[in-house]
Amino acid sequence: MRASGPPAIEVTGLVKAFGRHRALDGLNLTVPPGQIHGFLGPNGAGKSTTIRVLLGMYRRDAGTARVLGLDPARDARMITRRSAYVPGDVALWPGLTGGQALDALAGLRGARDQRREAELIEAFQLDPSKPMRSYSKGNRQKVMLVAALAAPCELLILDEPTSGLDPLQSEVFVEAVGQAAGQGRTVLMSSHIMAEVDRLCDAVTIVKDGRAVESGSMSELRHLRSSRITCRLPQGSRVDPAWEPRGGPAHGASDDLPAHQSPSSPAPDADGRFTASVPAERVAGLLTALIDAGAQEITCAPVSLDEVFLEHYQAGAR
Ligand SMILES: Nc1ncnc2c1ncn2[C@@H]1O[C@H](COP(=O)(O)OP(=O)(O)OP(=O)(O)O)[C@@H](O)[C@H]1O
Repeated sequence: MRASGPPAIEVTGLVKAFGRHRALDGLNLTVPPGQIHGFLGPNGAGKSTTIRVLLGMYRRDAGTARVLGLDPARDARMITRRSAYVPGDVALWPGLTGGQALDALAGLRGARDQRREAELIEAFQLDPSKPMRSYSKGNRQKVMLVAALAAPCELLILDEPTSGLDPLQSEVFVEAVGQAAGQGRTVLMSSHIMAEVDRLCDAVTIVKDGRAVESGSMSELRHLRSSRITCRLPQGSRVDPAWEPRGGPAHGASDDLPAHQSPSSPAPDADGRFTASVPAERVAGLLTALIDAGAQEITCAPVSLDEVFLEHYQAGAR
């Protein structure tokens, strides 16, 4: 179920500088209500800084920011009550047990769903009787996740929430976030774990150098995925350039050739190995041309989502 209405988060032209360094340099981000939105980008791109501005922990230098219709610079306390935040590195009251930390977090919020908390404690196999100081990073993260996922609130802001979880617990996390979204909660989640993003998110924004370089739904992103074709071509064979209907050449081995040798289609290397990444609609044409050229050992597989993201990570801000 996806709710409609004004965006849960709307950020335009956000700027935040630390000294002379602009950690955020005109960032835009829109998260509609009820959406699970992946917030991605390389280390130091500005994801945590954005999240801290959204929660009123940092003051912005320029731009606009609205969270649940509120301005974090003025209404941080209200935003904190209506949302739940899980930081990447949890450092909570070392002297309290996990259970006492959950009591304290619920006390700060002023609202609690103890039945859901108990379900999540069991699902995450968390022992709430142990002191926080004795917990591993993953267990500290679980305390925050239990508190956030059980919280009766509209918005979850999760900053690399599974960086300390093992694969089994990551599964519990994926299921619990799916349930939270199913109840109409909005989720903004930064992550470096692409498989998790692929399974959970409805849309993503990719950040680089403090700016959004890509934003769109996962289905758009999947649609843009190309296929990688590899094969071995006999010596002296030539792939008929007519396979390529219009537009520029496919991205492939020829890109490494000097400009004067670069044909309109990718060329095999000295050993006859040929590799090209082509959009879905060009796959059939290229395969036909390769077979006609006597290609052997042909493989064709979709480019993984990791590679799609990597391409964006490496691309400059547009
Ligand atoms: N309190 C601070 N003081 C000075 N510089 C900071 C501070 N917080 C963040 N930065 C800088 O701002 C930039 C963005 O950092 P940020 O933590 O937002 O990146 P990130 O995208 O969350 O990275 P990661 O994926 O590694 O968590 C980095 O260059 C970082 O060094």
